[in-house]
Amino acid sequence: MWPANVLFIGCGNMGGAMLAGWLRGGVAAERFTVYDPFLEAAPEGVELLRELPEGRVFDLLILGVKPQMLDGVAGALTALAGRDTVVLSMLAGVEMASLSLRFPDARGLVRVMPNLSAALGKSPMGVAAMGLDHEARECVMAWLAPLGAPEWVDESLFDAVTALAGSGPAYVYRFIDALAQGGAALGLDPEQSLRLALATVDGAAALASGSDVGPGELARRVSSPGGSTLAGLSVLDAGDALGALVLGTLTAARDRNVELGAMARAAGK
Ligand SMILES: NC(=O)C1=CN([C@@H]2O[C@H](COP(=O)(O)OP(=O)(O)OC[C@H]3O[C@@H](n4cnc5c(N)ncnc54)[C@H](OP(=O)(O)O)[C@@H]3O)[C@@H](O)[C@H]2O)C=CC1
Ligand SMILES: O=C(O)[C@@H]1CCC=N1
Repeated sequence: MWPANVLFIGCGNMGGAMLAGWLRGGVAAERFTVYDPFLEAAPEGVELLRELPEGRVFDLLILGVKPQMLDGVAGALTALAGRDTVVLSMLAGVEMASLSLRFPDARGLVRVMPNLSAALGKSPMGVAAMGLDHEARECVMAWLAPLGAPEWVDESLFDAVTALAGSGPAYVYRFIDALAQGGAALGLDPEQSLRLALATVDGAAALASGSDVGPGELARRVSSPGGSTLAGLSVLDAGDALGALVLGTLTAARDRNVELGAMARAAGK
């Protein structure tokens, strides 16, 4: 079954979440090797290396370092990114053209944009690939499936997908905090307020995910005519301030991804 063996280059927050997701999904720990000079420990059964392995061939090489670190590791990976090895990158902004300059001999390239929910098998994932035939692309999708919901995305939209789905959890966490702090300001015990906020977001997201109507209709169903939810929504919706704030947030994140991509492009020349 492809990939028989997988080498992570860097396994911090995001790489660690993906590794946890595969282990949780039943992939054997023995299939994974992590190269990370700084990581304290790897999950049980996963091989942790402080030096890059020599004379070994991996089916899949996963780049899990920061985009700015790409050229700190790429040179040393030439021998590992050979014709039997697919290179998969989670690096925000960095285009496959930039990866292909660094890894010209690789069997193929995959770009994936997940988020931390991969650890629970609940990550959305944008996926793009280069140099892989139909069968190999199907294998990539099957390999990513235990982490959540992979879907093909045109690479030109990757920076937007990253802003929404990669960074998105951070924005949701801010909203949870705001709900909890709002509840506390109205007199609730802060811990109880956070509990209520978390359960509210958890239940609302689950309901919306499984619903055959959109979030707008669900919000309408919460809002009894002449009731309190409408009173709250009249504040939240005023002047589309929330919509503008979220659009500004996603735009800033998208633009930073564009900058990171340009930096990698320039450094590769
Ligand atoms: N965090 C997220 O939610 C998401 C992140 N991403 C992408 O994932 C990538 C990693 O981000 P994130 O997990 O947040 O970052 P982290 O800093 O948590 O992870 C990077 C890991 O690589 C290690 N590392 C540093 N230098 C090297 C090296 N030379 N060789 C091998 N390993 C090294 C780091 O060690 P140390 O910490 O000691 O420096 C760390 O463990 C980024 O490219 C980011 O764009 C994509 C989607 C979501
Ligand atoms: O903050 C970042 O740059 C990465 C990309 C998406 C989420 N985290």
